[in-house]
Amino acid sequence: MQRIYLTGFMGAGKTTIGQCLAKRLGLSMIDTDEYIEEQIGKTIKRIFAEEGEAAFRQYEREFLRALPLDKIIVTTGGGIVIQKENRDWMKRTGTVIYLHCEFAELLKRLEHDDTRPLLSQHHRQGLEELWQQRLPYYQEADWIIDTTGQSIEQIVDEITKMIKNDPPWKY
Ligand SMILES: Nc1ncnc2c1ncn2[C@@H]1O[C@H](COP(=O)(O)OP(=O)(O)OP(=O)(O)O)[C@@H](O)[C@H]1O
Ligand SMILES: O=C(O)C1=C[C@@H](O)[C@@H](O)[C@H](O)C1
Ligand SMILES: [Mg+2]
Repeated sequence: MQRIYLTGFMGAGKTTIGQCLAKRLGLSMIDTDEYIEEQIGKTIKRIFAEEGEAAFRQYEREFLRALPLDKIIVTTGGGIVIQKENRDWMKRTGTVIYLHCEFAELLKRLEHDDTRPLLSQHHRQGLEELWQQRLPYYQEADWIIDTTGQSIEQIVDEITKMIKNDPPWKY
C-alpha cells in the first residue's frame, strides 16, 4: 500500500493540511478521528465520556487497519502513535510524515477548542508532559516537517515539493 500518513500532536494541523494536500494532489483523504466518529456514530468527546479512553484507543487500532482505499492521504488522531502496533502498521503501509510544532504555538492554536477531551482533562503542564512523552514516537516518522511559525500554505507547498521530488508511488 502507498498511503501518506500525517502524524503529530493535537493542533499540529494534520486535518487542515491533509485537506489542502489532498486537493492539491487530487487524492482522497481520510481522517481517522472522523472515520471513527462515523463508524461508531458518536463524537470523540462522547466516546471518551461514555466508554473511556481505552475504548477509543481500541477503535483507533481497529479502524486504522480497516481504512478503505490504498493510495490516499490519512490524517491521524494525535495519539495514534502511542500504540507500537499503529506505528509499525503505518510504516508498513505507507510513508509517515510528522508535522512538528513547538508546544507554545500548539497551545495558541487550540486556545478556543472544546472538542478535544484531552485538552480539558489536562492543565498546561500535563499537556506539555504528554507532548514530550510522545515526541520520540512522532520522530520515528519517515519525514519530519517543522510547522512552527509557518502558514498552512507554506507547509502544503513544502510537502507537495517533497512528494514530487521523491514520490511514495510511481505517478
Ligand atoms: N500552521 C498553522 N498556522 C496557524 N494555525 C494552524 C496551523 N495549522 C493548524 N492551525 C489551526 O490549528 C487548529 C487545529 O488544527 P487541526 O485540526 O488541523 O489539527 P490536528 O493536528 O488535526 O489536531 P488533532 O490531533 O486534535 O486532530 C485549527 O484551527 C487550524 O486552523
Ligand atoms: O492526542 C490525542 O490523544 C487525541 C487527539 C485527537 O486527534 C483525538 O484523536 C482525541 O481527541 C485524542
Ligand atoms: Mg485532526
